[in-house]
Amino acid sequence: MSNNVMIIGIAGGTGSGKSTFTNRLRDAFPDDVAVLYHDNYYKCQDDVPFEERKKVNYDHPDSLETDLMIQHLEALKNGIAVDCPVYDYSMHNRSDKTIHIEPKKIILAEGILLLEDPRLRNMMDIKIYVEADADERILRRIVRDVKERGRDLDNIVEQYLTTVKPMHYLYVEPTRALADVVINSGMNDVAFDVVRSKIQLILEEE
Ligand SMILES: Nc1ncnc2c1ncn2[C@@H]1O[C@H](COP(=O)(O)OP(=O)(O)O)[C@@H](O)[C@H]1O
Ligand SMILES: O=c1ccn([C@@H]2O[C@H](COP(=O)(O)O)[C@@H](O)[C@H]2O)c(=O)[nH]1
Repeated sequence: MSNNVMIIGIAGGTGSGKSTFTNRLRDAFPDDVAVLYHDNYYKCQDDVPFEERKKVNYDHPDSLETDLMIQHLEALKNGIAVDCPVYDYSMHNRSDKTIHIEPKKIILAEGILLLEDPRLRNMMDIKIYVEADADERILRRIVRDVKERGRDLDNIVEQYLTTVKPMHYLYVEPTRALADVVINSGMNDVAFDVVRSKIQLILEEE
């Protein structure tokens, strides 16, 4: 751990429960935790027409501006606040909003490809992989993407079969073996208590 800041990385397949787990931790320590979502660092595509943006492979590492996320994590580690981009899934593009994030002692970083880039992976003091069966993940994704991300069923199925599933096995699932801790579902109370206790200990070390 450097500069007394601990970065906890939370990876796992789409729909595994990463955000659920991350947000539970954030809510448990509202004053001491900052969160960076890798999804907010999908590349800005202002110059790409909407019909083309729909066809992009968003499960490939090249679709993300990981360099910017690394810069932001380094800034937070050094006590400097950042303005993080905000992604709009329904537009497949960055929105014009940003979120101001103040440095905190604990930084949670979350995303499907968080442990894939070695530079990002090596910044993590604790690497967590959230595990869930593929059938459960796709079912959750269907419900979520229809309700929250402005998507329709045909499009979700087409995207899952052409890019999401193959990229998962190529880039996401192999990072499971690189994690320090593999947890079974983002709603796992035992795993939550273990990580919450660890964070509590770190905060009490001050
Ligand atoms: N163990 C679970 N059982 C049932 N639903 C879940 C579970 N974990 C997550 N969900 C739901 O599935 C959806 C996707 O979860 P989310 O945490 O956003 O996954 P991820 O961030 O890994 O894509 C959300 O609507 C969430 O409430
Ligand atoms: O414009 C976009 C950007 C991303 N996606 C999909 O999002 C998931 C990652 O988010 P999770 O919350 O982990 O599910 C990824 O699988 C991309 O396919 C998108 O559909 N459109």
